Amino acid sequence: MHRANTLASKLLKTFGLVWSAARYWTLGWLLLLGIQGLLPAATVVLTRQLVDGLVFVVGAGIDWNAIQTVLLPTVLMAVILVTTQLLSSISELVRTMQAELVQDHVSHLIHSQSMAIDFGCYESSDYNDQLDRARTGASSRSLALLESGGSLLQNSITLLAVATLLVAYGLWLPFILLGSALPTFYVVLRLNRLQYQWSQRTTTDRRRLQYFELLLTHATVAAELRLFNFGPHFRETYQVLRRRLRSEKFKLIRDQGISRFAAGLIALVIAGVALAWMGRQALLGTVTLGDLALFYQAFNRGQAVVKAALNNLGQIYKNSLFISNLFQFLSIQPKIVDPPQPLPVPSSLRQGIRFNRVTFRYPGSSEAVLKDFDLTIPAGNIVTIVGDNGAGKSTLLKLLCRFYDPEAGSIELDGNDIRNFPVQALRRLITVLFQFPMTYQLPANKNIALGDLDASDDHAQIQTAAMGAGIHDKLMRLPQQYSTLLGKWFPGGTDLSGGEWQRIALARAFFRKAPIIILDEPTSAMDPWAEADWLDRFRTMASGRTAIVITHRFTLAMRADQIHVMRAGGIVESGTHAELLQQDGLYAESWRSQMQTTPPSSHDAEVSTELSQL
Ligand SMILES: Nc1ncnc2c1ncn2[C@@H]1O[C@H](COP(=O)(O)OP(=O)(O)OP(=O)(O)O)[C@@H](O)[C@H]1O
Repeated sequence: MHRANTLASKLLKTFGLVWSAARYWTLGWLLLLGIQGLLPAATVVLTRQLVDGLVFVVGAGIDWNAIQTVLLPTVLMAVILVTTQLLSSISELVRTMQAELVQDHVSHLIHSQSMAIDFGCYESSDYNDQLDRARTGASSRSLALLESGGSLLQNSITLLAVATLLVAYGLWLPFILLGSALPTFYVVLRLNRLQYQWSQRTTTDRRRLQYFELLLTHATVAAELRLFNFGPHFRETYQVLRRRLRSEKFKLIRDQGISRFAAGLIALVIAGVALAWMGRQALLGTVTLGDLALFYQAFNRGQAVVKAALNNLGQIYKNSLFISNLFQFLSIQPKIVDPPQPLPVPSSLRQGIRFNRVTFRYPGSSEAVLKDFDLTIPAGNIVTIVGDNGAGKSTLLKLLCRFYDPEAGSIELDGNDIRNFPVQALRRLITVLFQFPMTYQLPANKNIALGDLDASDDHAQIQTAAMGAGIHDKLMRLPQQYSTLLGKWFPGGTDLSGGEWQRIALARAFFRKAPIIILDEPTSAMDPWAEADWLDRFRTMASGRTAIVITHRFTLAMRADQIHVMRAGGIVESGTHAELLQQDGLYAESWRSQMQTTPPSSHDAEVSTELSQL
């Protein structure tokens, strides 16, 4: 009962989904179903009239009056056959349009949900499984579910009409008809369930396959794949996994085939017995030859229809199981949401940013990355955060952007907890150059304008941002200058070097006029000369804004208003370059060790030295 309820609610939800995607096409589809359901029964009735008419004509000799009795059923039969053909073509058109609209609607829902859910979701394997299941044939499943429902309706109409015709020869006949299909029904339900369970069980494996496929075919892996020659290793791993999945699928399909055959055999025997009984009636003269033809057609068709209807039920069952994946995915609720009474975000910072006793651990991690973490960044300052790998530097920016919320403590802007601001408005206050920025296969100007799509027509500002990032001259030398398509994925694209791509990303960050600017390793892909040149420009770009620069490079760190040295999730030293040298702590020690290996007069060498020794 519970199962039937959930099935009914899923059907209803799916119908709602299809209805909102393609209302008029769905109406047309329902209408066609009704007509197509009645036509087969009409054919059966006409067959009897035709056969009886023909018997009469043969008995009466070729006479116009006798011929007239078969003329009408013949014409009607022809009309029905042509109509059946016509409706089937129209149905095809309607179904295609419905499918296209549903696909776009479901994609829209999945895309919107992917944007809305928490950033942290992407780090959970469960979530990735869910996304994969939702995406896999979500639109085709919802339509298939509805189509099976429609077919079931159509087949039920036919079945009802056929059963009515059969009752005339024996009340028990429709029951025999239904009974003969019961084994098939059982088999279909069971097998569909097994198939669904197998599919759920193997989602992660199938995602693994996609991953190996990506490693073997994607441009970003091509260089390492060739140099380290790990291609054959992944190809083999892929094949081993495929072999396992293939053999599991083979067993599933084989069992399915055997069970279907057995069920079909039972149905055949029952049909044989029923026909033999009717043949006997014809021999005894209790029924006419036309009756025998009707019976044969009705029983045959009836059996096919029952089988089809039960198949429809099986499909409904299976697709409803799969479609629940889509609904499950769509029902994920983000935890990082706007507060009930949001505060207006400040247009500029007056006091600054404060991390107040922040404790944070990544979802699924037992170890806290930050514990009672305190840090104040005064408004209008440029601060650098230096520290060894894994110290927690990038985590700070993710918390500030509310990709995650801390477990304890708060992050404040001008004294207000950032959780009091609307999420999008808060993010609008921040511009970030991420540690591993994206390379968008789009024209250069669009690549930069993505930082603030509302201002994407402001070419002067795009140029200013590009100049600030030191990529303007390069872009002017490209074939179509700022309109040149970047990347090689699409025809006519031009590729850039790693450092140049990084500058494009920097320009994107600069283009967004936000009061807080965060740069995570802005110069990691830059040559030392470029870095020295860039530093001076950055001061101008950042003027009036609050800037946080995360870096391993001394030369970048030393020029900040404040330097914070981070280790194991805490700030261990803070001050200006001169103050930190005077404190004679970790920073000074690293600095001195650098001085020993690099003569202070050698600017280039000094610039390229990294702080990773800390
Ligand atoms: N998504 C994540 N899930 C679980 N742990 C994470 C995640 N991201 C980072 N960590 C852990 O958090 C710690 C801090 O990471 P974070 O990226 O903030 O370091 P970082 O100081 O920026 O390092 P680097 O200088 O190498 O960029 C690391 O120990 C890392 O293992």
